[in-house]
Order: sequence, then C-alpha cells, then structure tokens
Amino acid sequence: MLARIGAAVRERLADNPAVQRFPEDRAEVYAVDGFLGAEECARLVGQIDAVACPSGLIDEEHWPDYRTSYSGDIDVHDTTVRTLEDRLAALTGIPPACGESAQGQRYRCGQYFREHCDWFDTNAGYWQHERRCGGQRSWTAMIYLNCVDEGGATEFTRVHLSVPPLTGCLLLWNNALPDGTPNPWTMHAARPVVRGVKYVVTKWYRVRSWQ
Ligand SMILES: O=C(O)CCC(=O)C(=O)O
Ligand SMILES: [Fe+2]
Repeated sequence: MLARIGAAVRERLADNPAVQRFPEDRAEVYAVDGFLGAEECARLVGQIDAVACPSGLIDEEHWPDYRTSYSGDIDVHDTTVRTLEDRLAALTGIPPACGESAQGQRYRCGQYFREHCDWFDTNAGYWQHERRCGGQRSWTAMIYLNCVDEGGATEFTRVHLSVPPLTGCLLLWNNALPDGTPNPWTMHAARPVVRGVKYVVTKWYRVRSWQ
C-alpha cells in the first residue's frame, strides 16, 4: 500500500514543473515555492493564534520537552483551509479523506520540535489505536506561513538537509521508502527559533481514510 501511494505521488510530482526535489536520493523531499499567497498565510497565522495551546506528543510521557511549540487544529470549514486542502489534493493526488485535520503550529523564540520521524512505531502502545484510525502515515505536507528572522529551519538531520522557513512555501516528503517500509532518513527536527516567530501548517496523510 505505502509503496503504491509513494509511486503514485512521485510520478505526479515529477510531471509538475512547479515542484522541486531536493538533491538527496535517500529521502524524497520536495518544495513548492509560493504554494500559498501572503494574504492566505496571514489569515492562517491569525487562526493559529486563536487556537494554539502547548503542543502534544503521541508519546508524551516518555518524551517530556520534546516539542515546546504551540499548536492546534485549525477550522476545517474556513475557506482558506479548504483552499489549502484542495490545492494539496490536486498536487499530490492523495484523497483528502486520508489527511488528518490540518494542524497549525507556532514556535516562539527558543521553541523547537526535536528530532523525530512522522511515521508510527508499530511496536509502540499507541499503534493499536492509530492502526484503526487510518493506519500508517504516508506523506507529510508542511507549509511555512512566514519567514523567520533567525533559526526555525526544518532539518533532516540524517541527510544534512536544512530548509529555512519561507512565506507560502510547501515542504513535502514521503515518510516511506520506495518499497513501502518506513524511511529512517526522513528523521527531522524543527530547530529553535532564535529571533522572530515561526508559523506552519502541517498535514499528515494516512494510507486509509483518517477517522
Ligand atoms: O516545524 C517544523 O519545521 C517541523 C514540524 C514537524 O516536524 C511536524 O509537525 O511533524
Ligand atoms: Fe515531523
């Protein structure tokens, strides 16, 4: 399933001249500049400020201080959110039903999200729940809503790829290898914001409908 999804999205992205793939064979990471306009970004920033609470973590108990950002589910009925979802579906071909609700995140000065992979550990206790809610995560889509004065890069730590936040830019990656197994090279972190504040919206996609 994951191999099939990976191949379908890969083919579609390869045909799109607006999509750039980072020159890294071990991880499939792509960027699309100007995926959202400045006004759309500003509207989403306002929404995030309205809903943001300290970010949770799926395995909070074992990993305190792993993620110090604030986050929240943004309003799924909002027109900007709908536009964003539609654009992502058109770009990737992934059915919108597979997407978890869009999550907004805000990192203030000094805040970060330590090194992690987005796919689920199928040996962890939480997996029994997640496998029934759509299963494994396939692709991750993240949109930067603003430029950060200093810090706040998304770093793929094992392949030494660092992506600085840029207003409206989409970062997209496949959490699986071409054979459908989890790709350890997708390990990534949100580096601490040094000056300014960082806002992003993240969509994680599952192999089946998310519920
Ligand atoms: O904010 C970032 O740069 C990365 C966020 C992230 O890794 C996530 O939300 O899974
Ligand atoms: Fe992540």
